[in-house]
Amino acid sequence: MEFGSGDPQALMREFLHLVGGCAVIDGGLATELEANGADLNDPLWSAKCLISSPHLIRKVHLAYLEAGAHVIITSSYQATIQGFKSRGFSPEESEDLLRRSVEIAREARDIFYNDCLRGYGGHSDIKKRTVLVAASIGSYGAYLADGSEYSGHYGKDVTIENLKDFHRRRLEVLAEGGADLIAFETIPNKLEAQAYAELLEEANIRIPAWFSFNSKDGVNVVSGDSLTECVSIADSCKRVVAVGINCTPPRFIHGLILSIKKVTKKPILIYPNSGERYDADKKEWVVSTGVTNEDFVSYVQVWHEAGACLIGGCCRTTPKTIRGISLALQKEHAIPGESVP
Ligand SMILES: C[S+](C)CC[C@H](N)C(=O)O
Ligand SMILES: N[C@@H](CCS)C(=O)O
Ligand SMILES: [Zn+2]
Repeated sequence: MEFGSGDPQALMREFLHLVGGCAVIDGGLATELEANGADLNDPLWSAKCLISSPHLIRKVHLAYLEAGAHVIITSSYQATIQGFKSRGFSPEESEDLLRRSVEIAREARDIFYNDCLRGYGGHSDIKKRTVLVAASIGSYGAYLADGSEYSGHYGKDVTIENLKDFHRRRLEVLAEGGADLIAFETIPNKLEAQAYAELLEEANIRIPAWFSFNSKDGVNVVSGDSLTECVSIADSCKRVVAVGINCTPPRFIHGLILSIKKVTKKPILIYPNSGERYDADKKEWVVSTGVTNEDFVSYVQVWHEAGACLIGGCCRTTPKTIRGISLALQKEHAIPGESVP
């Protein structure tokens, strides 16, 4: 489907219809790169792999497609022109790396489509599955590389204009690079949501976008700003086709969906993390603080019934999680007596 033209809201509705009502988003990219051997103890975090190991990025995208994802999110979360500059890359080279993040995801999609058509990997029964490539834009806090996307406190000196200047060129490059939509992810505060909304208008971005906030109390976004005020910003922005929550513990998701529903009729997306805690100094996850994969997947039906229609996973979720989500949603739609593959 041509997701980049026409009425963005109608296109999202058509996409959701095509996938049977609820789309599967992929799982954690950075943490799965680590599971595949990448060392992300670096200010660029996952964006380091764009320089050193693009083949791993393609491999992880492909694993999520094979697990059932309808949306794959690019490796540009912490890829910024400013971050690459501090590593000695020119503006042109940095923009090429951003474009490369979209190309790698598209390559994985092409490989997956070809495998489907040839019947490899047990995909012979599914026609070409509709897959969207969402270009990730992580927050200014992600670029700071100190876990600030979990505090949302940028200090009084950071203004909306600073944030718009910070994000403008990256947004333009990703939007023109062949992605189907922009995924503004892990948005920690209202100021950054406002900056994104203004940029989408002013920079005349032609592809749709989603806004995804994170929360650490199940009530507000991580900075303490009101979730409903943040969601209202997304609701008023005509290029925004879905709004929701990511990188937030599963136990908070149900309540957050109910709050979001009160202020928007746009499709609600959720892709929680595993519930584990991130140690930003060590750039490591504190293990054994999260939920099991089985528990995570057992929530899927509740989240869907509460109103989420794009569901996936964020940090520390894996292709196994996404396979579980995909199967749980297929079971919901199965006609009694029919078997689910
Ligand atoms: C969502 S957090 C785990 C991303 C990584 C963080 N920006 C850092 O660089 O430590
Ligand atoms: N899309 C990013 C989000 C980090 S919070 C990732 O999965 O690595
Ligand atoms: Zn995350």
